[in-house]
Amino acid sequence: MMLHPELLRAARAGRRPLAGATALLGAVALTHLAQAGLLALALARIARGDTAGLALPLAGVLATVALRAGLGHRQRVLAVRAGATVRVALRDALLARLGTLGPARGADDRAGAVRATLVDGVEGVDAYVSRYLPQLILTCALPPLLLLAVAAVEPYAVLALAPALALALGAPRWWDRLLRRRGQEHWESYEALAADYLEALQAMPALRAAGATGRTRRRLEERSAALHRATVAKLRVSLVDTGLTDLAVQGGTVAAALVACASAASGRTAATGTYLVLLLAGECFRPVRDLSREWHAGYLGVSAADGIAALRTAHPAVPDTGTLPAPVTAPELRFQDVTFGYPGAAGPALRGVSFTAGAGLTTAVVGPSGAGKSTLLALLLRQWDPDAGRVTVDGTDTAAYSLAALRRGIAVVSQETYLFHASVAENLRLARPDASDAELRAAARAAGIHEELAALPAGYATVIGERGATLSGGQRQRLALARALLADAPVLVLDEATSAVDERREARIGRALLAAAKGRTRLVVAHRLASVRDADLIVVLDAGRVAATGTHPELLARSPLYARLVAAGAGETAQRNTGEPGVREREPGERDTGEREAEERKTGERAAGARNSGRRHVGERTRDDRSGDDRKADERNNDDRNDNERGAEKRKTGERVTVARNSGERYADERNGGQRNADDRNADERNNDDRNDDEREAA
Ligand SMILES: Nc1ncnc2c1ncn2[C@@H]1O[C@H](COP(=O)(O)OP(=O)(O)OP(=O)(O)O)[C@@H](O)[C@H]1O
Repeated sequence: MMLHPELLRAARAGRRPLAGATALLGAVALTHLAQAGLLALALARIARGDTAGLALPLAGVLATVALRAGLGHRQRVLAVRAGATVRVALRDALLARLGTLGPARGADDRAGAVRATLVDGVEGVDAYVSRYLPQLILTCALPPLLLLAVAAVEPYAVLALAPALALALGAPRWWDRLLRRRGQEHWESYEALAADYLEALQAMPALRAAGATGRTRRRLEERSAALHRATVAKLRVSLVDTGLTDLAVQGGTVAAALVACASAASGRTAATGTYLVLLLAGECFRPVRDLSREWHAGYLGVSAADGIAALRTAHPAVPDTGTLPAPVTAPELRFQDVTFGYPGAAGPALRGVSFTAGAGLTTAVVGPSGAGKSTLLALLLRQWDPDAGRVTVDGTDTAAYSLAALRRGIAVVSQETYLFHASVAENLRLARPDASDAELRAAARAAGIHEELAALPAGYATVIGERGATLSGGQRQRLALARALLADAPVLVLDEATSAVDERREARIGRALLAAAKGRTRLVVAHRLASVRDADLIVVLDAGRVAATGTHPELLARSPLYARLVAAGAGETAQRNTGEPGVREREPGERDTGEREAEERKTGERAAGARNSGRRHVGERTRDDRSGDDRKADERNNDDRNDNERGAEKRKTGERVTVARNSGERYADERNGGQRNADDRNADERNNDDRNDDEREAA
């Protein structure tokens, strides 16, 4: 008899059907009693040789059997309804809570374990509520009443039945704590296995590439073995429990039968009384036996209850006490002396950051890896609250808006996009369910992906696989961009949103985005500085502090860090264009874009950041002294190249561009002295496509 407050709380959602199911279970038990009474009557008449009087009790027995079948069916229907109601309400509550938790909780929990709680754990609660609870109520209520009935016929029989009942119901309580602990261990083991399996499935391409599938298989086998051991340990306690209950039930029934026989032999009870005692003794233990059976169904719910309670009561990283609705027009975003450190981190990720992103303007945040760019965005979205300082939207603290409203007003595209195993159109309509087909196409065009989507086998109705598996990294990002544009939020946040898109396409998308997101406040975090040089304001972050703010020309003139970042970006571009793996040595006298621009401005600083005394540039650095940042950039470049190559191959196999090469291409040819590599030619073909698209759109 295990009662867990979390499970009783969950049961409240289905209390009506649950009350009905419990009442009907009682009615079913009454039919058993009626049947026992009628059988006792029939047996007594047989003993008396009164066969003529048998018809009525036997007809009554048949009627109660039929009635029981009907009541039993109705009881199961109601119990299933109660279970389903509880299940749906609980999953809803847990999902809603997960939605408010943010990354604070996500860092501790593994997706597979949360999935196990949400799916299997909640199924266990269903079984506990719909089967175990009604049976538990009946078991507590019926046997005492039956003991009274037996006492009225043969008081001595109660002396045999009562201790056996007490043993059957009370003895397992000695094991409750152990049972609960074993159940908990089993559940944790199950969660760990579920989490490992999900992770292994999601990471299968990486595991295959690293040749680590064998090692992972062995680790999963060890997990499975651990789960098996936990299951056996749980079963051992559970079987001792069931064995003791069975012993008490059998012993009590036999003892009651002996008392009934002795009482019949001594003439203390008539034949009907003796039969009645025998049959009622069996009925006394029926609920106990049934409870023992249902216990196994509900045990999973008890095991998962602690995990469910922890998830349901988990505190979000920020309180949702604001009431203001989402801003309707493009707001001004302001960071005022913001300082923030992640819990448990050695130092703050942001220190006294102040800047204003003007209403309806584009503000870019740039800086080396780990400078705090994503943290800024997390604070704007109130995934965390600053330790000091304020983040305001239109002059009002973000905490004054309800969390849902604030986040509804800010459309975000991050480097890690999430697409669902659904059609392109369904993925897009996630942002705005009522968007028309024309609106979907317009958003896709602005994100530079309409043509590719239209060319899919079923166009916008094509299912794109889990996480958009059938699309390239760049296509996934552009689809996510289209989705954010469709959301129509007054603030658009792009966190390296085009990092997997090739640069030529990125420039075109940048232009289209600017047009599509006109009138919204745009906050852009970008690694490639080429994509933010037109921003109205650029904020340079370094080690959590604002190192400089200004426009591109201003920063080139006075921020060595910015000039260095621009130079590094130009180095990457040069490397990509040569198609060389790794870092390219620069030709003597060759200057990168950052240097050229800085020199052209003749500020007198001679682009100190880009060209330091040792003239060591990104392009000159060796593989060993390149920072993680550079390596990350290289990886991204490789991705881009793959993206380019895939795109190029597609074109080669069928989509051969037949449009005559225009003067722009000839210029490109001349520029490269006719030494263009395959990548360049493909890129030119793409440009051609883009130009044709632009021309078509303009027309
Ligand atoms: N959840 C977290 N818990 C603890 N520290 C974190 C967490 N997320 C980020 N940090 C730390 O905060 C600092 C800023 O990280 P952030 O992700 O904001 O940098 P970033 O500028 O966006 O970097 P990148 O360009 O590489 O994405 C880093 O030192 C990082 O290690």
